[in-house]
Amino acid sequence: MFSSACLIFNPVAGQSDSEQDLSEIKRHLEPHLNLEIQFTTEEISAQQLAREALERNAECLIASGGDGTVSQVAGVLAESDVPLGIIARGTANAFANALNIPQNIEDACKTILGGKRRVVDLGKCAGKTMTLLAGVGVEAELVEDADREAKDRLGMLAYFFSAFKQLQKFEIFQATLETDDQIIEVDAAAITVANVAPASSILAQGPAGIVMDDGLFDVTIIAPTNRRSAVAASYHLLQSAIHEDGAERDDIGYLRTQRIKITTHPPQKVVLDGEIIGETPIELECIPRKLAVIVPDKFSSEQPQKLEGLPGLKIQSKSSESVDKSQTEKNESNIDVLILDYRITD
Ligand SMILES: Nc1ncnc2c1ncn2[C@@H]1O[C@H](COP(=O)(O)OP(=O)(O)OP(=O)(O)O)[C@@H](O)[C@H]1O
Repeated sequence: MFSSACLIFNPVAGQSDSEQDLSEIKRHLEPHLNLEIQFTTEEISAQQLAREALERNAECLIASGGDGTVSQVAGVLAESDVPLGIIARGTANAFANALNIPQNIEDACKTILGGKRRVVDLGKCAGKTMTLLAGVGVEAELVEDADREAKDRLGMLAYFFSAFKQLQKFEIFQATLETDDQIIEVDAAAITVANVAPASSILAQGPAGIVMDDGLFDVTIIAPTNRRSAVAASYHLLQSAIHEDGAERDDIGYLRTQRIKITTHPPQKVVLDGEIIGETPIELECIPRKLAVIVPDKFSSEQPQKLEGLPGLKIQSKSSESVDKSQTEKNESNIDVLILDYRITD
């Protein structure tokens, strides 16, 4: 465990009140940690602040902002053993979501204080570090469309509206995917190379259950033939993500690889961790187990479950007697038993 940490705070991330967020963070962390606070500005990036903190021998860096801030700090930490804590305050918070890091400040702070580490892979692309995913085609259009003003106004909905708009104009391009052992030519509308991706990154869900510490990217190719099949493919991917089954449609393909080069005709925009970085061709390499992230104690593939409040609820644990929900209403201590049972049956 560490006794000090450097908080790298983006005051303009997301839609919440940043002053209030910061005072809440301080309230939860300062009694336990010697906390140094650094603010990003338009000129001073999270990356620069992270480098300087490492030079001062910081024990832990806490990134607080959107995926952009987290990604920049992660890129710097990849060269060290210093762990990354995350207090997500952006719109999508995809990295935190994928790692089950709580979205509310109090629980995110508790997670950091818990200090449990999980080592994950990172990607390299055009000299940049990739924490989440790279998208060619629709994914890139999505990010460009969900601009700052729309994100401020609509939050997460900005991405959905943008996705809907983009699906209306799916454009097919010719793509060549070169891995260590294959050259694949295909007509596609979207190609996503994922290192880490939550279920909400729909276009990355071809293989479903993206593995973040196997040293391999999960690549999804979507090649719908018309608008209707584009919508059906997206829905199928959402189902794949929920059920953690690989996609089973002819217009969706997927593979795993450590290295990939993607060339397209015509050239397509490329988005890396939420930022447009240029056009194809791109080359990506997965660097195994490069970053230590502080995750919740219970990080696992456990499925989230919420049953409390359902009428007539009865839960039978396979390892103990059944618990009748009606009893729990009379005796609050039974709620602990109920919750314990969830864990046992999982
Ligand atoms: N003080 C600041 N003033 C203006 N821009 C800033 C400031 N600090 C950081 N930025 C910019 O914020 C961007 C990173 O934002 P980040 O991804 O953390 O949050 P977000 O955009 O709200 O999140 P999301 O992408 O989930 O919506 C970078 O482009 C960075 O230049």
